[in-house]
Amino acid sequence: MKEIIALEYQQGILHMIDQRKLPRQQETFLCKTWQEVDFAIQDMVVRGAPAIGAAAAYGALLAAKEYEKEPKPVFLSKMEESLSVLNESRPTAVNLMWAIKRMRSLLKQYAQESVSQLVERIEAEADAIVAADQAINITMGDYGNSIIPEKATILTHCNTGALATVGIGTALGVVRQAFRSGKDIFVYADETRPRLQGGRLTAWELMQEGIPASLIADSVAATLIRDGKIDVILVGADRIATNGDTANKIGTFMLSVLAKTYQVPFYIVAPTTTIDFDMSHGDEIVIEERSSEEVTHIDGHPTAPEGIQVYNPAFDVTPHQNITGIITEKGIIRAPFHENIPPLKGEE
Ligand SMILES: CSC[C@@H](O)[C@@H](O)C(=O)COP(=O)(O)O
Repeated sequence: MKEIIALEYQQGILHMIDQRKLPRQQETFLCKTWQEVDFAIQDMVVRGAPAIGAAAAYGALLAAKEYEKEPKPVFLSKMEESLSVLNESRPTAVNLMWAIKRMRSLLKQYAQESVSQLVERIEAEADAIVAADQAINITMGDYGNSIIPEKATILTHCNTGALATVGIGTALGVVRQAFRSGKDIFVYADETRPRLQGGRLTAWELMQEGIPASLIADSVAATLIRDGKIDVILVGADRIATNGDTANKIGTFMLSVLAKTYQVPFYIVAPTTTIDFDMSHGDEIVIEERSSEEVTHIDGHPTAPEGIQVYNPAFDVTPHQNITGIITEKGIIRAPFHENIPPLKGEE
């Protein structure tokens, strides 16, 4: 089976699967400048926390290449300018800020080197971020597979697969590893209004891999959970506070409440790069609000009366009390999260 590759850097161009067009069209979006990467992140050509981080890293590389011929002080100030803009392209997924921080520290650490050496280091760093994410996805997938029963029915939300990362995925990576290890699993994928990442992207990935699955409207999940049809719920994360509170796609919190009420195991699957070690509580997480058109229109067609007010938060925060465990590349972290998460710092 051909693996899905969300983004790939080749000779000065960042190639991305255009996720706005899937599943109807499989098109590649080309970024030749860091401004195009900034646009691609904002417009969700590329999305999913780890994929956004990797895209931003290559955005930094495209900036470095653009300003390579400038004298070093100009190069450094242009770099800082572009890193600051990229850093703001989406506010919630911490992998973005993490990747930018890595680039900033590299420029600081090797400040005495020539511009061309710095450009080489930035390229190596971006490639390293991708290689690490691929390896981390496999490790997380294997840890996660250890809690998946034979013949499990799994519920998932949004898209956390190859499209959301640069590897096999986080929550969907666990699904993949369970399926690839021969388990007879079944997946229910929430369609995930308003952007339909579940309906458009997760359903597509599941079909590409041949994993038995049903797509459901988000509001079906409650009935399935109450009726004992779900063995485990697996979701991703955009930012995890050190007490375990987790920001993820809007609707995740609602699932966690149902999981707690009906005692269904509820796991977050995320690399340690999604943990914000500077944030002790989920209340501090900035939740992105996106345009009203995402709610009033589907594929450009209006589905609501013109002029209606809209509230469209892209994420919500699941309190740590509702989380059974956080599956990371360092193992499965369980409560008390405020004690078990901070020691992971520095190992990521
Ligand atoms: C591995 S993906 C984890 C999260 O980034 C994912 O669950 C999610 O919420 C994606 O949101 P999106 O708005 O599509 O970028």
